[in-house]
Amino acid sequence: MKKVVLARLSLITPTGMRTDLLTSGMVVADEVQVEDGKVIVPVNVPDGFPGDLAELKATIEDRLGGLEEVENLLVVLTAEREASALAPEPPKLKKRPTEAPGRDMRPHSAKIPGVKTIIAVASGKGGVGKSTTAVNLALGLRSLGLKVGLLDADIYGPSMPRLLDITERPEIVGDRVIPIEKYGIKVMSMGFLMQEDNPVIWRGPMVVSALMQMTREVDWGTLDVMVLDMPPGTGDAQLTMAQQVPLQGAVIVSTPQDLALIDARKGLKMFKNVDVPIFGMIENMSTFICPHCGKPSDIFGHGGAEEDARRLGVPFLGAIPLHMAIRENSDAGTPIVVAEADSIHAKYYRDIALKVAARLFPEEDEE
Ligand SMILES: Nc1ncnc2c1ncn2[C@@H]1O[C@H](COP(=O)(O)OP(=O)(O)OP(=O)(O)O)[C@@H](O)[C@H]1O
Repeated sequence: MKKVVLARLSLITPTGMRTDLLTSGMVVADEVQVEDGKVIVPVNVPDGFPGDLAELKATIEDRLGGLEEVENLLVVLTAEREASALAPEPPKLKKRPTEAPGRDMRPHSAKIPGVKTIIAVASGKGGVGKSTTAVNLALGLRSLGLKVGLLDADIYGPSMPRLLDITERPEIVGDRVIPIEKYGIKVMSMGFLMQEDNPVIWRGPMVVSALMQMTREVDWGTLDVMVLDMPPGTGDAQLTMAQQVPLQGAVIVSTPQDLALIDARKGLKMFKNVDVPIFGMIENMSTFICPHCGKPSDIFGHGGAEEDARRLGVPFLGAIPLHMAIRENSDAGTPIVVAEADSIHAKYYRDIALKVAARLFPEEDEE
C-alpha cells in the first residue's frame, strides 16, 4: 500500500518545480506514514517554493484520495525556513486589520467555527514549565465546567503526548482530524501525527499552514476555550502564530530567574506588538517545597515575576511552587490537577484558571 502511495506521489510535479515530489525531496519516503488506511504525508516546502501551497495540497489530496485503500488522508505542509515567510498572506502590518471587529475588537472573520475563545500560553525561553502550566491550566478551566481544547503548537518538541500519556493516533474522518479526548478535554498535538524516531517537525519552524491545519482542520466541535501551547521563545514562528490565530489573550510563564524574566518581557512585547491582550504572568517553580519536611526554600529567588508584572503593568496571575509532585505527575502523564485534585498545587492552577476565565468571559462574570 505504501508503495502505491509513493508511486502516486512520484507522479506529482508541483507547479514551477522541475522534478516530482520525491525526487525533489519535498516528500521523503520514510516520513510518509501508512497504517490501516490512514495516510499522513509530510511535505517539506523548500525556501522560495514557486507554486501555490493550497493547490499543491489539493493535488496531493486528489491523487491519493482516489485510492481505494486510503480511508483517511492528512497532508501536512512543513518548512525549514522562517514560518512568517510562508504565511498565506505575509503580514505586512504589525497591527491586525480593523474591519468588522467584534466586541473584543478582534475581526469576526478570523474566528474558528465552534471555538469561542483561544488563549496562548507562551514563554520567552524553553524549559520554564510552559507545557506543564498549559495542560494544568486547561484542566483547571475544565474543572470550572468549560468545554476545553488543548492545542500543542510547540512544534520544536511537542510534549502533550507525554504529559497526557497519549499514545494513540487521532482518527481522521473525511478531511477532518478528530482530537483525542483525555481527562475531559480535547487534545491535538503535532506529536500525535509524527513518529518519535521520525522528527520531521523538529527540523525547523513549521509553516503557518500546518498550524492552520491544526486549528481549522481539526474537528474541535464546540469549545468554550482553546488553550494554545506555543513554542518557547519569541521568534518569527511565534510571532506569526500570534498574528494568524484569533487570540483573545496570552499568558506568559516565567521562572523567577532574571534571565527568564528578561525573556518573558520579550514575550510580552511580542503580543503587545500584535495587539493581543496579556492576561498576565505566571511565575513557575517559584518556591521549592521540600517533599520531606515541607519547608519552602526560594532556590531561584522568589517574586521576580510578580514584581516584574507590576512594573510592566500586566496582571500577576499566580505562582506555582517547584514541587516533586508536579514533576512526577507530569512525567506519569497524569497532570496534578486531575491526579491530586485536592492538593494545594491543583488549587494554585485552578485559581489561575479562574482568573483567566474571568478575563475570557467577563460578561458572564457580571451576571
Ligand atoms: N512547578 C513545577 N514543579 C516541578 N517540576 C516542574 C514544574 N513545572 C514544570 N516542571 C518540570 O519541568 C520540566 C519542564 O517542564 P515543561 O516541559 O512543562 O517545560 P516547557 O517550558 O514547556 O519546556 P520546553 O520549552 O522544552 O517545551 C518537566 O520535567 C516538568 O515536569
